[in-house]
Amino acid sequence: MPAPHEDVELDSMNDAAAEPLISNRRGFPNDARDHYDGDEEERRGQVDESAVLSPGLFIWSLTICAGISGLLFGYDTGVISSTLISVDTDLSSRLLTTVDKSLITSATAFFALLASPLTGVLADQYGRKTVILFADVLFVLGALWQAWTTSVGGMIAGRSIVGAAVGSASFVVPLYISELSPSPFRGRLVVVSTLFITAGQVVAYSIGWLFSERMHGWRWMVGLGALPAAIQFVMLLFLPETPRYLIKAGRTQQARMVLGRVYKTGEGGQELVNAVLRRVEKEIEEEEDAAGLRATPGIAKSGWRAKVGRVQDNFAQLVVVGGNRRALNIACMLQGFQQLCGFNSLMYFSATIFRLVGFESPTLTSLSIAITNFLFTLVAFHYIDRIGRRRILLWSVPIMVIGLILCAIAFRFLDLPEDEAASTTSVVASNKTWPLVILISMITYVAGYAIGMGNVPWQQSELFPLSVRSLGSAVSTATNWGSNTFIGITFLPMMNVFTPVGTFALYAGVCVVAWITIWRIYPETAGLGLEDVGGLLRDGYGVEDSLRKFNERRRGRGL
Ligand SMILES: O[C@H]1[C@H](O)[C@@H](O)[C@H](O)[C@@H](O)[C@H]1O
Repeated sequence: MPAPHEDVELDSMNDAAAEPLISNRRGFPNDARDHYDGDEEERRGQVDESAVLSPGLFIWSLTICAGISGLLFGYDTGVISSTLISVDTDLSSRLLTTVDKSLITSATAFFALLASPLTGVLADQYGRKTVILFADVLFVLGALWQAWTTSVGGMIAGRSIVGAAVGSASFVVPLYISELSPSPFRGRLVVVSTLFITAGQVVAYSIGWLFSERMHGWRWMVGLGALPAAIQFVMLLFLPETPRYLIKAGRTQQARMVLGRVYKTGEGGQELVNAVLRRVEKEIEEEEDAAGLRATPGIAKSGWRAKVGRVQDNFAQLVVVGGNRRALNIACMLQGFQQLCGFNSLMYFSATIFRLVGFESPTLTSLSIAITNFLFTLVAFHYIDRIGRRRILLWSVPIMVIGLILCAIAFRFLDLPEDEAASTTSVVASNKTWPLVILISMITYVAGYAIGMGNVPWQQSELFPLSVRSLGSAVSTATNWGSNTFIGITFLPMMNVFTPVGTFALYAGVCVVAWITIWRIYPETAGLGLEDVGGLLRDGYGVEDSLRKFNERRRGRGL
């Protein structure tokens, strides 16, 4: 065992007077090092967290509280379809035109796209929790604004504010959870945030269905989003920042306290705290060496020029450093495919499709899509850490392809009106079988999506090293929202130009390309410490290496 250095007494260290990270790294008390069982792992730069048997109450409370943002994300994106059909002449004293509807719908995704990279920078400067709090303020403001507005322009503005909130929350919440979780449970805890998103969509569809017949009921629908945001704001005031951010900002003593609460379950908690602290600090030191930087901690307190410089450095590091660039490629690829596979066209337009093929209650039928999405995300929750991110995707994407091809075939046999996509007239189906096949195939597709594509891309933050984690996650989140906007805008025209058969076949083709790309470049990261993923991507995509290590870890855990 290497000799410990006792030159820094951590317990008496105060945050403001924190030493440069390089010396903190060595400053662990003798006894902690003497008792740490994972010497071998540590020498190899890894931390063995297998003694942590469950996430513990502290982590669950943090995850659920942070997950409320997911609920708002799902609710605010899901509620719009029923809002649009119940607004009537309440806005600008006229019926909504098609342009109004498109602007109201796409404003959210577009502002989410703009907000995510900006708040990515903020999360590095001011902390992950600060960004969640900021998003809550926007959620409340946007919800109340929409509920009180009397004009179409006002509604677009309200949807834009909500979009900025959704964009910020969608990248920072998985990041927050991921930086707090012990590695054996990181995958499933991040899936909790997707569970909240899908639950939010179910609630939105149900509330939309309940309120849509009431006079001005839509004002309640959009206004209700303020409540969970206000509750989350208050709860979050009592919750901590992530230890990784705290270490990076030079607040090591606070980080130690948070880690102490994270690892107090299981044996050897204190030893693990020390090991994780050392590992994070070592990572920061290595990254700064590699980038030719030696920044002192406490970045949040330096002047604005230094901050701008730091942001520029981060962007450069993200693109120039090979491992970071590969992480960015994988994260953007997954986020892009999550949207380009066409799922949200069902989320936004399933009622239109079901009406087109002749279902009597299209809104109720589309609720089945949202419920399937939620239920199968539970499957992901159960399996993601056991069978791994890569394998769950490689198994579930073919289910999506089967669903989409079946759907295309069923449309082939339906007798739709000439201008089917634009038309609001429903088909009087001579035969009830094909609409039912469409429903079943869509449910199959959504089930496959929810098990893999719907949640794995949100594991993105684990791909990036700490120095570019926030920025990298934010850029890939922007890819998600960019592709989301694209799908929202192109779906109906595609139904017109390519027919439903061509549209669903095209989405199937996108899924096939996604499968091949995942198979080629996505390594298995399940169970790896956050600080160890970088090693995998340093000289290539590390797929084979990652699979070998994953199988070793599984055997070690008796899975
Ligand atoms: O992970 C979520 C989830 O799958 C939602 O159901 C979907 O609407 C979102 O676009 C996606 O990001």
